[in-house]
Amino acid sequence: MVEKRNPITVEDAIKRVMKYRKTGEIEYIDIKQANGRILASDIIADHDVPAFNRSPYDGYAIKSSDTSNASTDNPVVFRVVGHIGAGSVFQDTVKEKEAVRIMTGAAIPDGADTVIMLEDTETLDNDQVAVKKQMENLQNISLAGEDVKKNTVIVPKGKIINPGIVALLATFGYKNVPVSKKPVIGVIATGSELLEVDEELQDGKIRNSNSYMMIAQIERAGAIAKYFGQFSDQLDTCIEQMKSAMTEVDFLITTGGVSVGDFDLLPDIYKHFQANVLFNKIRMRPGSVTTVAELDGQLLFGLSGNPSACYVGFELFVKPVIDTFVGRNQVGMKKAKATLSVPFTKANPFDRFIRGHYELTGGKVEVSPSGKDKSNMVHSLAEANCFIHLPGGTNGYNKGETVEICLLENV
Ligand SMILES: Nc1nc2c(c(=O)[nH]1)N[C@H]1C(S)=C(S)[C@@H](COP(=O)(O)OP(=O)(O)OC[C@H]3O[C@@H](n4cnc5c(N)ncnc54)[C@H](O)[C@@H]3O)O[C@H]1N2
Ligand code: MOO
Ligand SMILES: [Mg+2]
Repeated sequence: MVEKRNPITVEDAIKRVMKYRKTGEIEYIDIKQANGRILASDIIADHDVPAFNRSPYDGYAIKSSDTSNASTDNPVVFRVVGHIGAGSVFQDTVKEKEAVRIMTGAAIPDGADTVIMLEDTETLDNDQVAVKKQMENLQNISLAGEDVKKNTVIVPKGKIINPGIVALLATFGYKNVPVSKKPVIGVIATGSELLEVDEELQDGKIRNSNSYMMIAQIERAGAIAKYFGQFSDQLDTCIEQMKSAMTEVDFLITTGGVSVGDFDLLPDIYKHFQANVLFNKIRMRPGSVTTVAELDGQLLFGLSGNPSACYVGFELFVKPVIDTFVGRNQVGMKKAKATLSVPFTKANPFDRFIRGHYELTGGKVEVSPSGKDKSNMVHSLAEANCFIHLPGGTNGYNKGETVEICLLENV
């Protein structure tokens, strides 16, 4: 007799999985490899930026008080006592009616409190310069700390490192950047019908697309995929292969073989391992037969063989575990609201996660299905950038209704 399964809600399923979440360790990587990784420690400013008062212009550093009567009709003449470019420091102190020719980025010499732009001066003979404009104290000075104040947290841990954060890391001398280690996630495809990607089609067989899809999902989520290949539907062989795979990874995903078919071996494999099956039926479509088990604290994800169900199962249940492992601030898919551009009038007792495509049109977020919605179909995945989440237990949804979408590409 076919076993009766007890469906649980999606929220409950996620909670059960998250009970076995793990947190990864910190590793230090070269700054050139840091883009896209998750920052593992707060970055605290150990100095002001800029670290010294500096000139934002090419001009002359002078005392503003010397210009109090300056005008076009009454130019004030200064003696040029120095000449510095960015990186050089004027070793003396600027005195009354003295000017230091200074370039953008150079430190303001002691005694000076303003920089007059070259365009507002006239160079005279004998190292003299005429100023025809009044200047104020601190005018045209980039003050120390005006960008970043010493001791502030400039980037909190958990942020995804982007090029702007890389600039900050470099500013503060992080040649090696503390990031969270990526988990290693094993991928195994099951099913005797599967051909490898480079094999010719044969009667009754299909190419294994789920493994490559999941490797891409794993990488998009910021983890490392380890592919163990395709396993046949031979129980003994599968058990041995899974046992060995588990020792090499943080989490293991299998695809296929979780339903009630004669060759669906995962339930028997979990039984053989005496694994703790957290659930084997969820009140959702697609992926209702998604199964997750735990063995000695290690999560074994039994995703469905149907491509779209496998895809959805990964984003709902594996991604939050990766997010937690790498210490990302956003755990699980980011949610947003969107206007449905097509109706879904069929009532469904289960939550639906429809592959969708959202677009920003005229300041509004509009979402429509990205293709046909059956769980055994693969085409609609290509254009999907979100799931349209339709909670179950309603009479359907009308065009124009506001719905929740779960974003796929915003990791
Ligand atoms: N009597 C019942 N039959 C089914 C039920 C059920 O509750 N009672 N559930 C259906 C649902 S829902 C789903 S989803 C599937 C789940 O199937 P399995 O996880 O057991 O997966 P398989 O039987 O191995 O394969 C299903 C389907 O997917 C194709 N497949 C498998 N692996 C891959 C791969 N790596 N790449 C591409 N496609 C793959 C496979 O050829 C099958 O067509 O069960 C329903 N049945
Ligand atoms: O779980 Mo299945 O994907 O609903 O068809
Ligand atoms: Mg099956």
